[in-house]
Amino acid sequence: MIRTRHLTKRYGDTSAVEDLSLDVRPGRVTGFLGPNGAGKSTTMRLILGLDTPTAGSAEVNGQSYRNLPVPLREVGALLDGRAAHPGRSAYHHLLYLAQANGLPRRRVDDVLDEVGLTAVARRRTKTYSLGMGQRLGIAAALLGEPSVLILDEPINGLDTDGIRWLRTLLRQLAADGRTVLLSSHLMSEMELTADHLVVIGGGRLLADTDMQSFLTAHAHGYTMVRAAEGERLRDVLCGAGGTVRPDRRGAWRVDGLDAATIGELACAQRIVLHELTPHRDSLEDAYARLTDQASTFRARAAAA
Ligand SMILES: Nc1ncnc2c1ncn2[C@@H]1O[C@H](COP(=O)(O)OP(=O)(O)OP(=O)(O)O)[C@@H](O)[C@H]1O
Repeated sequence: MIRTRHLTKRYGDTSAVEDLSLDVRPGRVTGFLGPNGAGKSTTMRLILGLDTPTAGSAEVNGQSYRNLPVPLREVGALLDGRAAHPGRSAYHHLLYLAQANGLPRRRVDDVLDEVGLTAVARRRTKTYSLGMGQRLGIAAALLGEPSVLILDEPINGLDTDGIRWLRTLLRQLAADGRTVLLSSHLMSEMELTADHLVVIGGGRLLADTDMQSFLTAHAHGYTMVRAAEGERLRDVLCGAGGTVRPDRRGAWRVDGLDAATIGELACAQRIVLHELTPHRDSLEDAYARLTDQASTFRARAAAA
């Protein structure tokens, strides 16, 4: 469990994190979203005791990070995939971490195996690709079998297999009852991985809600429809109050009328439908709508 209360960090005139109060709970993957510069990395660094808050507090399992007796056993973190010494092998990097934290040597082999780096474990990390570096960072985070994981952009550089592997791993870690806080700009992946979302903008909390509620609140529904008599159908739907726009494939995108109503209107006018598909905006669309609203609000507030 991660808890922040009124967490605030200012760098001179820049407010990186402002009055942020969060409970990041175990048993689920919490996606941490926000535009560039929103304050995600700063929040993670404050939780990990790598920076000191200007005000407020951050705790992991009821204690500030700096008071945890063996931090790696409580919190595993990936903040920078290039954190390992370039001249050291992955094996020795992990062995050093294990010994410094009183962890058994076998954990090094276990995590290397888990992240798929066993075959290249003796190579110097400077020869690693970005994706291999990310896998090593994830191995280091898992080393102490912590109950809390904090991962800043872990998907960067992973190939398709790597992305699927990480998604499965994170969902499994959450199912085991761990707390997983994950930041990413890849919305499609976040939609598949996270159960819960925390969205920040300008250092402030914009949303803290489960994925389904977030989508219900911010994702719009619409219907794609195609008919033999496309123009006539468009006129009927517009007449019934729908907003109808053509899409690239020659279908109509209809907002304001649901699929059942469209089907009934077409039937009443004896128009044959070739397609009638309800859609919902993606997380990316919903997130864009929320952050647009927030920046418009901020711009208006600044102008007032
Ligand atoms: N050490 C620092 N000194 C001065 N300003 C900083 C420092 N670290 C962060 N900032 C500023 O704080 C704000 C928040 O930055 P942060 O890196 O936390 O955002 P982020 O949400 O992680 O962004 P991104 O998605 O680009 O990684 C930015 O305006 C950034 O320039």
